[in-house]
Amino acid sequence: MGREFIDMFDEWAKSYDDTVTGQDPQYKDVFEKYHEILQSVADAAEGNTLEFGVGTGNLSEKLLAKGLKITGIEPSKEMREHASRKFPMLSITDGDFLSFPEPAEQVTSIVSTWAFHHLTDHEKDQAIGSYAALLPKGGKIIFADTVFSSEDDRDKLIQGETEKGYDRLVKDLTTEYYTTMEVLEKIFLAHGFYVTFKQMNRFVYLITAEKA
Ligand SMILES: C[S@@+](CC[C@H](N)C(=O)[O-])C[C@H]1O[C@@H](n2cnc3c(N)ncnc32)[C@H](O)[C@@H]1O
Repeated sequence: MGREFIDMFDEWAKSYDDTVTGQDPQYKDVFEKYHEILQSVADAAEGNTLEFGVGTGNLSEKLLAKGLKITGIEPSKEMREHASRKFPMLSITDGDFLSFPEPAEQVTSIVSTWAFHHLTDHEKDQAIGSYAALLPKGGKIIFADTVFSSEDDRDKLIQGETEKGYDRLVKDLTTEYYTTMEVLEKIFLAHGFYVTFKQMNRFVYLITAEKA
């Protein structure tokens, strides 16, 4: 479920770390302050941490540096192999936001960066519902991802990128399941979380949700 973009990530794995350091002009603003954003997510995580969409392992590295115990979940074989080569101490399992092995120990934080938009809004709701069942009271979900502040903001942003001729970015923004803050807020509230949003760059928000 939500795995329809995996072939693209298998192909992207080799050059992904070049993209996040701003070497693809179309994606430069999406990944602006990449390491600072990963660090904000790592700073907010506590205890046993479940990470979805590990990619090449850049967030995992910061979680490991903090001494957290991490279980990494990543559906792309190429991404898993790439991350394991970079960080052999990482444990990364095949799975996705909706389908993953039951954690052996109580999880207190669930984290993910630049990945939750691969789920439709209905799937996002299902995923947050399942995390509510996994986390204890006070447990946290900390995501960083592209979110639109409103439908109007979405239209203006896509229009602006279209005018720049950023065809690959526009295709991405219009075919993957980027959503609005209002939709995410409703989902988190419905599953018993308090949620806050902090804008980190022109595209990405830090989303911090705590189970009430
Ligand atoms: C843009 S990369 C982000 C990688 C990393 N988290 C980072 O911040 O650099 C998106 C990652 O999400 C993974 N992904 C795609 N669909 C997913 C799903 N349904 N569940 C979990 N991860 C998914 C991709 O394979 C890819 O590794």
